[in-house]
Amino acid sequence: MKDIRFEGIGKAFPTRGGGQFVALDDVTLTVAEREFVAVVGPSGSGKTTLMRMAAGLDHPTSGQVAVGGKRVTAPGPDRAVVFQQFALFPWKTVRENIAFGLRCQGAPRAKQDEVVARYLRLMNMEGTEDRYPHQLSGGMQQRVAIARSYAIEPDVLLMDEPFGALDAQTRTVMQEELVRLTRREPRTTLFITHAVEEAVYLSDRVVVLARDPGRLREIVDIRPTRIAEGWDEMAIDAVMDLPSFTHLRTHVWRLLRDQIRPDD
Ligand SMILES: Nc1ncnc2c1ncn2[C@@H]1O[C@H](COP(=O)(O)OP(=O)(O)OP(=O)(O)O)[C@@H](O)[C@H]1O
Repeated sequence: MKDIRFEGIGKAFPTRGGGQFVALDDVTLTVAEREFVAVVGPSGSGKTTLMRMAAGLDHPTSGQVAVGGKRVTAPGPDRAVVFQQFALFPWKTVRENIAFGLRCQGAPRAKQDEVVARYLRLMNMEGTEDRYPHQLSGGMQQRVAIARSYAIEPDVLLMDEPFGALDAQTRTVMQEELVRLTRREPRTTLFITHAVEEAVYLSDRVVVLARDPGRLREIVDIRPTRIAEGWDEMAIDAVMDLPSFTHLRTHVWRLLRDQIRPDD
């Protein structure tokens, strides 16, 4: 397992007029091995840019990103990415989609079957293995995408608004599923979201970004409270009713609220 280190990250994009737009400024952050960190921030604060740099899809203008002590220069099999849009192969079944990365790695058929069966069970999707993506709901498709990224046992999971396209009810179910999966099989995870409740419910720590330029505003530690109060053994609605949860959510929300402009 590996950690993710952002060290003094700056990112400037060229503007049409020949100038520069500073999207991120001096962001230093470590996601420890097996830690689940959510990043929240107003629109344009650089959340996706940060994730793309960890994925190796974009590069910092200053500073560096390292995964497991190795500088990130390109995408790699040690990092799995889950995007908002369900990026499944439409011509492959659920089973083939989940097993895809394993097959590319040359895993024997028996191992592929075992892993597919395990994730179908963990994601409550048994019986769907022979269906095609168009025969599944959005929530089910995203479960397959998550199962597929876990199946290759990456050191690092990078998720950019993975539940953003789901309806509220499905989203809640998915949050519970992800909590179950992530506590059973913890991975170093960077999770980007707009949703404060989702961030507080899922994470060990919540990173709040400010914008203009994108900077680290505050890091809120959730884990001690979650462990002390046994959130992982409770249903999501029960957790969200707890005074401790409400307190943390309000704290994060206030950090965001004073940055939101009327045109957002
Ligand atoms: N390729 C690019 N060229 C120019 N500007 C860019 C580019 N990519 C991102 N930006 C700008 O950088 C800033 C940060 O973008 P980013 O998508 O990382 O923000 P975000 O916090 O993920 O936003 P949102 O919550 O709206 O998805 C934005 O102002 C965006 O317009």
